[in-house]
Amino acid sequence: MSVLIRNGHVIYGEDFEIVKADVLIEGNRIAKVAKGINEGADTVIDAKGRVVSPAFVNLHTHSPMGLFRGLADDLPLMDWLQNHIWPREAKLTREYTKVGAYLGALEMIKSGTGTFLDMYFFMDAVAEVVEESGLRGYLSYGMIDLGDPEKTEKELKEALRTMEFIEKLNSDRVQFVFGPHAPYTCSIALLKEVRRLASEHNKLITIHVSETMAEIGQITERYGKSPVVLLDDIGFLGRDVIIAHGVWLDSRDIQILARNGVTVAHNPGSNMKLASGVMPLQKLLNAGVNIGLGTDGAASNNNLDMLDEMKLAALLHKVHNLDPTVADAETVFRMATLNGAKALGINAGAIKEGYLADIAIIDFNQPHLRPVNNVISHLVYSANGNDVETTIVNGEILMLDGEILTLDEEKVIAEAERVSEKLA
Ligand SMILES: CSC[C@H]1O[C@@H](n2cnc3c(O)ncnc32)[C@H](O)[C@@H]1O
Ligand SMILES: [Zn+2]
Repeated sequence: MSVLIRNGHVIYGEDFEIVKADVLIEGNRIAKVAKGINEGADTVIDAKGRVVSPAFVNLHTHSPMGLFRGLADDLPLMDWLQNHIWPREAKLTREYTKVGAYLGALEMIKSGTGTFLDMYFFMDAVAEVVEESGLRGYLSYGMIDLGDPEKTEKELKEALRTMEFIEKLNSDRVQFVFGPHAPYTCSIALLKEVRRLASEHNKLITIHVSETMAEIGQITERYGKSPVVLLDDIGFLGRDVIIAHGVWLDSRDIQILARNGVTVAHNPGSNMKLASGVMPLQKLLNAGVNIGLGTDGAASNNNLDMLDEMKLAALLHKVHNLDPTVADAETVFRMATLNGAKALGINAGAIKEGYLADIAIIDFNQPHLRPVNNVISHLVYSANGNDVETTIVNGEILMLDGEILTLDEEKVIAEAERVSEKLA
């Protein structure tokens, strides 16, 4: 399969240079970026007046949670989780979760996301959805043992079962990740075993860390140290660890994250909506920590739109620092693309020869994106997911000119409505 994207404004390479050029995709890779490519292709896309961008990497989400969108707003994290979300999640079945995952996949394709790092339940069902949708999914079964040794064993067993299921799919787009939920819901025994298993099986780990002040209080009371120091002390941290949030970090925590090569998945929308706090972006960047961008679940955001998320990130850190130079458009765009891909160890997040062909084509023929004075600025400050016209992942076209090719859009939405009535 080959695809030729002609005449677009291409965001080229790791420096995001804007060039008017054609992009040739062969198989799952970008083969050539140049003016006036003459080679024929199976599909030719006219991108005149469009921007050819790397597809976005959503580095932290819970893709099926769109089912709960709008059902528990305006609450702090612990109240939101314990009294509203967990009781609803207790009613989830594999079937319902799969319906939620379809809804999440549809939303991501429509808004130009190509890759996502997920944590949830029934991840074998989510894996089937990823396979079918054409997305690139890094999937973790979220483990919670609350210090109960019987649960520790059960959770590890389910994680390993999920890993085997995903390995059997033998897909280069679907990968298993270990996902202990958080230091306040997981025992030390579970965390240590996850660390051992991840090293043994060469898998990534993702975990919520230092999200709220309440968490810092709980962990300090239980262990006499911060969540990051705790994880460091048990040898949990490493280049293969992606922590979600990292809002409440002191300078010692930041040095530990930098020393261990840990990536932080920043979720500004969720952090603002749950009033969790503001991640110390500038301090983390100064320390050399890799920062990606995530939406968190659609019940705390309340969507999976990475274009929205970039704007939230940029504005949040400017106002928090009372400094408009903080979180400039290019820094935030990098977080939403290359940095996420780097954390996952994939050659994606840039339009360049040899990179994976994960591309979003954005329609700039609209008043809010004209004149085309500054492409990256427009994407961060002016665009949103509805402006994405075409999404390509691994060289496969998932949405073309607004039409979803891999999923039945009407059916996905109708099923989500049906299941949401059952869960109410
Ligand atoms: C065990 S599967 C994942 C688990 O995480 C819950 N969740 C969703 N958003 C957050 C968040 O911001 N912090 C902590 N936990 C979160 C989700 O509802 C599932 O129970
Ligand atoms: Zn989360």
